[in-house]
Order: sequence, then C-alpha cells, then structure tokens
Amino acid sequence: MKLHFYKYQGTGNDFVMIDNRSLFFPKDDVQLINKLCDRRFGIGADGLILLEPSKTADFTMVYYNADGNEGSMCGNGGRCLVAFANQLEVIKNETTFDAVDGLHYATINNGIVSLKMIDVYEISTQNTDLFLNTGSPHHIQFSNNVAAINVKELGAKIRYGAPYFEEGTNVNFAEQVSENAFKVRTYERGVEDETLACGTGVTAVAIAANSANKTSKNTIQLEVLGGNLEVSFDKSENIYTNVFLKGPAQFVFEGDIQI
Ligand SMILES: N[C@@H](CCC[C@H](N)C(=O)O)C(=O)O
Repeated sequence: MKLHFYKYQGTGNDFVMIDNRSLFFPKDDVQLINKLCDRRFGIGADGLILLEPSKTADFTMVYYNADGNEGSMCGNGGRCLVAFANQLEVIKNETTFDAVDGLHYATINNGIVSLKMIDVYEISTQNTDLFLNTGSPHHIQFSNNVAAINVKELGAKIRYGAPYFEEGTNVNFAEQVSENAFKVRTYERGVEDETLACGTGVTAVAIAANSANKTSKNTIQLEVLGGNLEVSFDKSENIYTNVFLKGPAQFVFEGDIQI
C-alpha cells in the first residue's frame, strides 16, 4: 500500500504530515511511525503528525515522536500543522484546533505561524536548574556557552536521571545574549537526540528566564540551531497567560511511500 505524505519544517524541527481526516492511518503501529521518521529507512523527521477531524474545533492534532510513540504537545509541530491545514484549505488565516493539552488558537500570515500555548502555573527549581510544563515537560539549564555543551550526552544524562527516570523530560540549555534574547539548544525526549529547534522548549526557556529574573521583558527572542523564534506572554502573580510561540513554518515536499 502507498501512503501519501507531506513534509514540513519549523526552524529545522521537521515533521511528516498525514491528512487523516478519513481516519485510515494505523495509529497503533509504533514500528511503522518509527520507520517513516527514520532518516535512512524512511522519510526522515523528528516526529509524525496526523490531521484529524474535531467535533469542537477546526481539526485535531495527533503527534508522535520519532520513536513511534504518541508524544505530549509539540509547539513547532503545532505551528507546522496550521500551515498544513492552510495548504489543505481546511482553514484560512485563523484557527482553533484540538491537541493533547487542549484547544489552541493560531494565526498564519505569509508563512509565519503564531500559536497560543497553555498557561503556566508552576515552575520548580532543582539547584540552579528549572522545570516547567508548556504542553511538554522541560528541564532548563542556563549556561555561559551553549556551543561548548555536548547536548546529546548531557541531555540524555538529565533526561534519564532523577527525578525524571523512565518518563523523562526534554532538556534545554540556554545562554543569555542580551536583555531579551537567548540561544537555546534542546535534547528531545522521543527523538533521544538534539534537534534543530523545539517550540515547547523555547517557550519554557522564555518563561523560565523571566521567572528567574534574568529578564523583565515579556517578548523574548530565541536563537536555535535552525533559526529564530519569538515567545511572548502576560504575567500576573507568577502565572503566565496569553503565551504565544511565533516563527516560520514551511512546506518542504510531498510524496508517496510504500508501506
Ligand atoms: N519538538 C517539540 C517537542 C516535542 C515533544 C517532546 N519530544 C515530548 O514528547 O516530550 C516542540 O516543538 O515542542
């Protein structure tokens, strides 16, 4: 059987997209999803996303990590899915869609997607590091030189270590470059490697930086290996609301693969 797919990327975080409005895709086939994401034996991607119907919104996002397992929220994947829904003419320039962490509002203008993320109520500290959930769990370590870090090695050590163990976390290393700008490198759970960008990760870094008084700004620029993202939010009594993740989301190619 041939499977028609679309490939998208957002600041180098790349995704296989499937139009699953007819619900034909075998969602429990972990091996198949893992193979489709494999960069040698498949299409190659950090994750796979199904666009499905929704009873309450314009569409539903179902996200799988490259290892084939269903993941938590993916910020860059969500932004790419909005661009995909726009390409399929499911939406125009504005949408609300369903995802694993609830409803998301988004807009798309000239390839730039702005995606509303969940509110953040809780930020915990572990020595000098921070942990918070922006739809996916994120550990954040601030550093003076992220270029010098072995992200795969140190990221894996933190991801599998206490207090995360098997369930794990994504791990972000962040370096402040100005009052409102940070460089970020991320180890992604489920990819089990460094990716070129992570949307929920840079969202977590922006909020953590504000919470740790590294910046008083509420619009933060994030430089990742695959490009630039922007995160903005409102803050009141240590609660972060109206959190938006903004940046490019681009169609790369489409094709058929034998499965
Ligand atoms: N790349 C994603 C994060 C994906 C979620 C993650 N790997 C997990 O399930 O923990 C993003 O852009 O947010």
